[in-house]
Amino acid sequence: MIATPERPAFRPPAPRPRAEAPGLLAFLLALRRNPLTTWTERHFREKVTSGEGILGRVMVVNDPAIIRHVLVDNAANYRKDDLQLRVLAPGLGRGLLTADGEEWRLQRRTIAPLFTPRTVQGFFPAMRESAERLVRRWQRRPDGRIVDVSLEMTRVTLDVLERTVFTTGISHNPDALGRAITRYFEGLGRIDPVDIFGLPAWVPRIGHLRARPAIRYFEEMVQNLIAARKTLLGSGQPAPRDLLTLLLEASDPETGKGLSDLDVNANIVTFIGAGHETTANALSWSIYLISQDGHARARIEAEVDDVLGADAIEPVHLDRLVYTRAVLEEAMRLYPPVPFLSRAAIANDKAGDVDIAAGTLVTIAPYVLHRHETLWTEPDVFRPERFLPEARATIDRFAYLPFGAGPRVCIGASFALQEAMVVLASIVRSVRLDLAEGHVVEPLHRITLRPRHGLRMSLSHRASLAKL
Ligand code: HEM
Repeated sequence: MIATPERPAFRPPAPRPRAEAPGLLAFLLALRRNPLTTWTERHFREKVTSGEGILGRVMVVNDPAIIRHVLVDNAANYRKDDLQLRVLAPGLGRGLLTADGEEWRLQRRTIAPLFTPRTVQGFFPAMRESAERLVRRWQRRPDGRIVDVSLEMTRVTLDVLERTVFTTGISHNPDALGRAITRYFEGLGRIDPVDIFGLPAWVPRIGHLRARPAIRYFEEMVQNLIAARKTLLGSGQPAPRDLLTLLLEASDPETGKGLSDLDVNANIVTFIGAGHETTANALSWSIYLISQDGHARARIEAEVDDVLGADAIEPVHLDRLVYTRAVLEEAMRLYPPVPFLSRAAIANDKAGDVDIAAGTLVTIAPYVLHRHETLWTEPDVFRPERFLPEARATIDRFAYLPFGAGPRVCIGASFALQEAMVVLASIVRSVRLDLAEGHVVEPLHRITLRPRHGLRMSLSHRASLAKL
């Protein structure tokens, strides 16, 4: 589709790719400040770039066929690399996201039944309740009130987790918990030069020191919740059928063995870590993007009004909310919540005519892939229509990877999409959000991709706008 005067192309903010690769010091500084600023024009133009650096041999792959080879066809030859583990494991332990080899296979087999379409649909009422609670809270605010949408989305996704992972309540003070979780992952999620040089785990990382009180608060909370639930399950009294109970009762379909206490703990933390900020960011970026494009906003509002009317949202509505889904998918294209994936090659390999030597760090960056000149038309323009069913069918499966692909594809993808749809549709039906004057939006890569300064937006009630 060509941009028309009524529909000017909206190019949302993104750092301009560098003309040349930076030197070592500049690279390290940029990596610490915002890894998005390390990408060069070549990355967005060439399908494979490789080089030797402090991380050893690194290959950046933007060729869908090679990505498929690495993530699916020969996935057994690629393991999670050490840098990724050094950054993630201190926060997440050996949960599903960071475990590898046989340990991972066993966990994945045991945990997969927790995310079947039926179980996920069972969480629909909890997601709706969280969305409605947010909207009710906003309805009590006057028109023109400024809210930080980024913070509000983190809150709503935590609320969903509270209702689906623990049910009985994470904490009496959800804001304190929210802050502890944010500090926990923020402190641990910054790429520290110490990690890049591969120093051992006992060398203190600045971020980790800063996050220490939050780490302790959060770890104790999870341990207490698990202990309380085990006592309840042991007593024979009815226990909620939430993810915590399902994890404690889960058993490997092949061996019948359950998860150890350590595994349950690591996976609770993993679900919270992997599940809240990712979904919150997908929602924040969607809300921001429609606020900047009048056409998209009118279209999503019309769709939500038409499909939902005055009814409470139900699972049957989701298939009909095609534009709403397209907005979410386009937001995750431009601002993939997980902007960077990586693997280490175990043995020498060949993908097409590209040789991949053992030990190579193969990086697949959804942020770059999703804006690659050879794969997308006008890659930097916000255009949800790309994801309407007919056009979407033409997108290569391995050119669009918000949830990864292959055996290690996001286990929570359908959970996240269902949640994001319910929350976005509920918001759009009731309020309109506009960027607060003077607020600067800048994408920041900190494990997830989020707005650096939050997202201050002004709230209007659609009911009062209709009267104008
Ligand atoms: C919009 C929201 C989300 C996005 C964009 C997202 C993205 C991803 C991606 C890209 C991966 C693959 C990482 C890799 O290959 O190295 C992944 C893995 C994972 N995600 Fe998600 N995720 C989201 C929501 C969730 C939710 C809600 C949960 C859980 C409740 C979750 C749990 C996990 C877990 C446990 C893994 C590791 C799977 C494995 O290695 O077997 N994610 N996610």
